Amino acid sequence: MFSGSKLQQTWDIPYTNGDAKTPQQWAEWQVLSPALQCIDEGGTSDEERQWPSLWILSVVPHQTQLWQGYPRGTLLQLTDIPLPGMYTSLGCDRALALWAAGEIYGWPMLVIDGGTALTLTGANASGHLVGGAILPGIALQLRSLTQATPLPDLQPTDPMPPRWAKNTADAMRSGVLYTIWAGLSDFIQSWCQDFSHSHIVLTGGDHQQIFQGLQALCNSTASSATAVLQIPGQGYEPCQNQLVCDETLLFQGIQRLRAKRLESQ
Ligand SMILES: Nc1ncnc2c1ncn2[C@@H]1O[C@H](COP(=O)(O)OP(=O)(O)O)[C@@H](O)[C@H]1O
Ligand SMILES: CC(C)(COP(=O)(O)O)[C@@H](O)C(=O)NCCC(=O)O
Repeated sequence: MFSGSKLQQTWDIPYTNGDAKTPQQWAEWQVLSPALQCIDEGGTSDEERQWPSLWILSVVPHQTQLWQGYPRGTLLQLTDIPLPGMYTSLGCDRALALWAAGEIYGWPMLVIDGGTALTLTGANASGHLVGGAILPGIALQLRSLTQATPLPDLQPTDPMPPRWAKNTADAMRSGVLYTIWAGLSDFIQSWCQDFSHSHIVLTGGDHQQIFQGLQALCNSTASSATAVLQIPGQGYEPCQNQLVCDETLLFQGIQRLRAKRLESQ
């Protein structure tokens, strides 16, 4: 939720299966979004009410369809994002996070988004998309074990399991987390070889867990991963100097696109 251009608050909404019907009234929209529950825009009827404007960015088709029915909604699409070199099926969340990160922190830029899917998306010094990678996110990897084997459903817990675990839950977490951290270290090393002055921004629901893991790899002097996270050609800078966590990237991106759109009207 923004007040003017200032981001006030963000919420996560529960995952839905696409069964929700497009609401007809304000009270029904409020049920769908905690952001709208906080707002009383005056007026007693839907006709008198000043509906807050809503800027929509979605990669989930049934959510896009649902929120397009909101009376003061503006749908943002891939073509609205001024990131050169995009391919047509690129996720608009990846494009916007990368563009926003580059605009805020500078180019070259690599964004690692730890969400349902874990994505890496990079652009060069001219802000031109270089490319990226997509893999299942942390929760999705753990869930796939539960769904495809007799392994248990895990409860949220300490993010740093022992690597050599002696119980099933920690063994599952260890396998998923240490493999993700090692894989990301490898991607980061490769990126830094090509773009040695690049910033790297972590975002998405799992950004803290990813950050902690990468930091632990860096700090562990016994780990061969220490070297891979250092910046080639720049001596032995610790990797965390280059890593920034920013959980509001997408919202800042939406705000910037909105400002551009309003300027051009
Ligand atoms: N209440 C929650 N519901 C779902 N995921 C959560 C929750 N709290 C933390 N997470 C973590 O956030 C990740 C999802 O990140 P998020 O950025 O919300 O995903 P996306 O926007 O890609 O759906 C999951 O991998 C999970 O580990
Ligand atoms: C990979 C994604 C599903 C990520 O989604 P998320 O984890 O944010 O839910 C999304 O960026 C997407 O639909 N991408 C399209 C394919 C591509 O980017 O190449």
